[in-house]
Amino acid sequence: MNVFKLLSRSSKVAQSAPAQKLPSAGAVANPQLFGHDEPIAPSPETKKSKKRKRGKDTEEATAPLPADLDFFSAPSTKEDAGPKTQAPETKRKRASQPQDDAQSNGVHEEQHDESYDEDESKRILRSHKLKVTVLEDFAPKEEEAQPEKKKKKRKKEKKEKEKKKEAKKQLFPQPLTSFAQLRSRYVISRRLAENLKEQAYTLPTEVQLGALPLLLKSRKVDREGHNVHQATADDMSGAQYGGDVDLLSVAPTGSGKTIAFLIPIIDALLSEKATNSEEGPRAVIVAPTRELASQIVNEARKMSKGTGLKATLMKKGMEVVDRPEEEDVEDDADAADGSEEEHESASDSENEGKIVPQKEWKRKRAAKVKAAILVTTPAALLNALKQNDDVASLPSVRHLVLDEADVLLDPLFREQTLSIWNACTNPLLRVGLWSATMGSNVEALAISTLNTRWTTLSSSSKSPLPPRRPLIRLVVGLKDTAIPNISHQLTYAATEQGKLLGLRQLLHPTAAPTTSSGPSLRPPFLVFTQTITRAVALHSELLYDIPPEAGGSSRIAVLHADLSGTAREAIMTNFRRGEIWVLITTDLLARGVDFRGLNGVVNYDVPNSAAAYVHRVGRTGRAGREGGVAVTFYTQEDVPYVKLIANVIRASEKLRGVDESEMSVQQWLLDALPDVSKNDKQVLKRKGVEARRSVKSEDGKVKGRISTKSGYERRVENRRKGAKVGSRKRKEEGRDGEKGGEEGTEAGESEFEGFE
Ligand SMILES: Nc1ncnc2c1ncn2[C@@H]1O[C@H](COP(=O)(O)OP(=O)(O)OP(=O)(O)O)[C@@H](O)[C@H]1O
Repeated sequence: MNVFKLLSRSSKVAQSAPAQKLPSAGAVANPQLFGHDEPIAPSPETKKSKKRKRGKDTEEATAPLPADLDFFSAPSTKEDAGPKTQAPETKRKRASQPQDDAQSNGVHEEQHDESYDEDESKRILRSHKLKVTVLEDFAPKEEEAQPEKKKKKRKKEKKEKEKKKEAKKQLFPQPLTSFAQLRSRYVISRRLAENLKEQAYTLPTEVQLGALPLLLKSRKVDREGHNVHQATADDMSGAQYGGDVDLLSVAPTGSGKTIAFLIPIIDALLSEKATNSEEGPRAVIVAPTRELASQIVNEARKMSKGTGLKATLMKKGMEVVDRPEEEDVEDDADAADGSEEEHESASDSENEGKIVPQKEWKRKRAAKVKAAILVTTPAALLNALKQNDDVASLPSVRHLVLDEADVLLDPLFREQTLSIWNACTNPLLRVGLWSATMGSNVEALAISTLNTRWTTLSSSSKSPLPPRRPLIRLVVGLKDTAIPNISHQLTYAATEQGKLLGLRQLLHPTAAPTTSSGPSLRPPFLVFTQTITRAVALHSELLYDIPPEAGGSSRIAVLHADLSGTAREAIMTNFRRGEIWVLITTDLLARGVDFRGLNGVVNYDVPNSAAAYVHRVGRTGRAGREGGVAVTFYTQEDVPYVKLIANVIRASEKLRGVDESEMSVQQWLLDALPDVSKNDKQVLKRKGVEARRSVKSEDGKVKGRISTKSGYERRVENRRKGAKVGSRKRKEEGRDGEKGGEEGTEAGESEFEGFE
């Protein structure tokens, strides 16, 4: 390792190194992934409103705006000014810049107050690759027993019908092309709008552009007090639902889903005047890991600052329901209000999904959580809800969000997630399922859960239930595809040693691109392994690779679920601060976690599904940032599965418009790779690649080791050591050579054999 190269990232090396944009460098001007060359503002002919003319000569354009509409007019922080003053770097930015400026500065009131006609809405939604569908086929119909031929015909007819129905059920919501429309069209709380403004976001991302109009109710009224966006029952914009929908949203990683679900929740809670809830939380957001949950709490706190609303992270010892038999209750108001005080999380165990049995959980009872927004892992909330064998209900909850819904409804978390969902017994509950990947099984499970829940509620309710709300699906881009703004490298490393060598090469941040297939990877980056054992082993192996002059071992860290909550938090903080350059981890950090300045991701071990690849590599290239690199090493053992990943890479590059000849996965490679059977996919997803599972084989050796030495080298070394021990013993005991050899081998085998 060349220390000086490592230390001088900014000077000499930068001149000799090829120019490479880095996601860690600066703010992003346009967070959108699609439709950059399309004009966002409607053309005058297609606008509905009379006040649509833009230009200097219109009085309204020059008149100062009312304070509440002057949304982005005066950037108060340096960051605010950042993106606007940046030189346009790409064609994409150049194309969108004038608009960005106009919109972000809030120059034209009428531009923010757009209402688009159906054609224009369609055009904008299409250019941003948004598709909105009403999923109203709630109950899957049972197929009656019937002769095979008839059955086939019926199936075909049904499919065609469904296709037609699907086309009919598409919605074209009024796109939200500027955050200012949140005030002008939906009249969201002024404070919430200000908090959003402080984030200095220039434009809504695609998911925000599509989801917010579906989740917010248009409240813009004319002088007579009539809503200006009157909707008919079959309005194609979905305005007739008045924001009262259940939403299943599939949008790329890093596309800003968090604020897309937080804004409507906070706005609804504020308009319900539900800032403080004695009865229990009003909104519950479930996330699969503590890291993600705590990130969401931070976002929620930023968005609700100054509104009186509180958001808290569910921690061990907190109470969310009244308990019949009160054990040493301690009035810990801070904990209940969500202070930063340290508590150990119930989800800090080996497995995030583990439930701590009631008896073992020494309860330090606190007062009931008063925060209106509760963010939790499934286990943490369920532990607090469990009363003996029952799960207490949470009737106060009006909003339930499942972030990373596909993993929360996957077998590992499914039971816990559904228990929480069913515990939310309020008939007005609004559900949001969000993820970058969503299998059709998740959709079906969501629909059946909504149905069962409804049946149970109707049978137990004395008064008639309110009308059932529709389930709407929003898809941004191509479902289950990696974001198009990062570069992929799929590297054949042949063996485990090859991977280690490859990673060491990547650790030289200024090294010229090793292959023609893409740019080099610079710290900070994440390295993913298949298991905790391998993450720990890789960390030990690389610990001294960065010389003391460059910060030494403190620059590399490992983070996994076996560490305590405090240790995990400290590592996350240091990585975010840039003190740690290389973070080795497991799939614990694969989802949701937002590191804005992450330059890349290394899949040291191939991910165990295409979805896992999408999420892992999505830790870089957040909010449309360019320059992120995703390197995936594969060995002989991975060949049977690697097509899954190769397909995702090609789809992502196609989306980016990469030329066939420049694709990182060439067609010949794709053709040469074996197809992956359904069964193999399932096994891979559940257990990972067999050679790397942390299990002892029959001969007592541990598989899945990571070491610089090959198995052959280790064997030779062990034999040599064994021979020495044997010969010593022979000398001592005067025994014959053959027996000594055997003993020697045994002794050698018990020697250190590398990291497991
Ligand atoms: N309109 C916007 N403009 C610029 N940046 C934004 C915008 N909205 C959100 N962001 C930023 O984008 C980043 C990613 O947001 P977020 O974590 O919500 O993504 P996500 O879609 O939930 O990703 P994942 O699927 O990985 O969970 C965050 O740093 C957030 O602050």
